[in-house]
Amino acid sequence: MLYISFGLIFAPVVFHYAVGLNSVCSFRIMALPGVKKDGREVKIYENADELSTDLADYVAELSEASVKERGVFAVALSGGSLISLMSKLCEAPYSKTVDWAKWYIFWADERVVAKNHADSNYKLAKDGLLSKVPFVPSHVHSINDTVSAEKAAEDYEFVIRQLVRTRVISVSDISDCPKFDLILLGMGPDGHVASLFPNHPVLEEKEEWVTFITDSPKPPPERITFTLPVINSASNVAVIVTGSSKAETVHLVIDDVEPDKPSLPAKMVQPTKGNLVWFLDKEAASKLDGSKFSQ
Ligand SMILES: O=C1O[C@H](COP(=O)(O)O)[C@@H](O)[C@H](O)[C@H]1O
Repeated sequence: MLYISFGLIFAPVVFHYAVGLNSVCSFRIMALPGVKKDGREVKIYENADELSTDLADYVAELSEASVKERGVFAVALSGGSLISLMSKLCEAPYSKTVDWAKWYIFWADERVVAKNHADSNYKLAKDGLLSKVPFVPSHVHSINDTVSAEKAAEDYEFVIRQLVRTRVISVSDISDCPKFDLILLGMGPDGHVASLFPNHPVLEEKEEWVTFITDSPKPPPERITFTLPVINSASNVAVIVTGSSKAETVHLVIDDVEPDKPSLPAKMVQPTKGNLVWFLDKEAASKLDGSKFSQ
């Protein structure tokens, strides 16, 4: 099996670097990105399949740790390419070893369409994930799809507030925000995460946990989304990005190009106390500074 993976942990004083190669690997790492100051981890895989395998492992490990510590695992999904990249979680050994009954599922963003609509993030997850392993139906918290975007956001925040009250979702010790055990994000080529789009006023939202937009530049226009304070209060945030169409944006975000320019939403994902891991395939990572692959 062709395999290359390297993990880079960026921290003010610690620089950890590991390379895993097997005998038939055909890629070489020519240089390394420099030390960063924000404590994030960047993992780069030879292809989406390798990424998917490690992502399943990462999620399963967090689930086990959270269930052990809190008795539950509160995880927020996104839509888009993420769900197919999570498919290995529904296969052996995880299908049998993960304690699915302890999972509480939420969406970091949702399109305000019917649950059976092709654009629904819920439908995507139901078809690709929820229908394949034994989740408890009452633990799956999707939006109210029969009301306006504004009301759907309000209702969703209310549901989350109830679950924070009963500690199904933890609470941040530095803000009153919910502290999800894991928030899984994708990133669009424009740098959007969840339904937080570049230059949109909701990037400034500090009070609401869940907000809405009716002018999404990517269809459909009406969406609800977690706000940045909620994303940045999570215990763990993973941003999963594949494909060359996102390489330039990955470079702008991870290499912190033009730090003075208005931030891309993905760049604003900086958990205050939690862990941030970027999962990239080599196409998405191809424009990172100092990270070059050759055949
Ligand atoms: O519209 C959305 O797009 C992003 C990115 O999707 P991807 O297919 O490019 O990975 C996704 O994370 C978000 O949940 C979704 O609503």
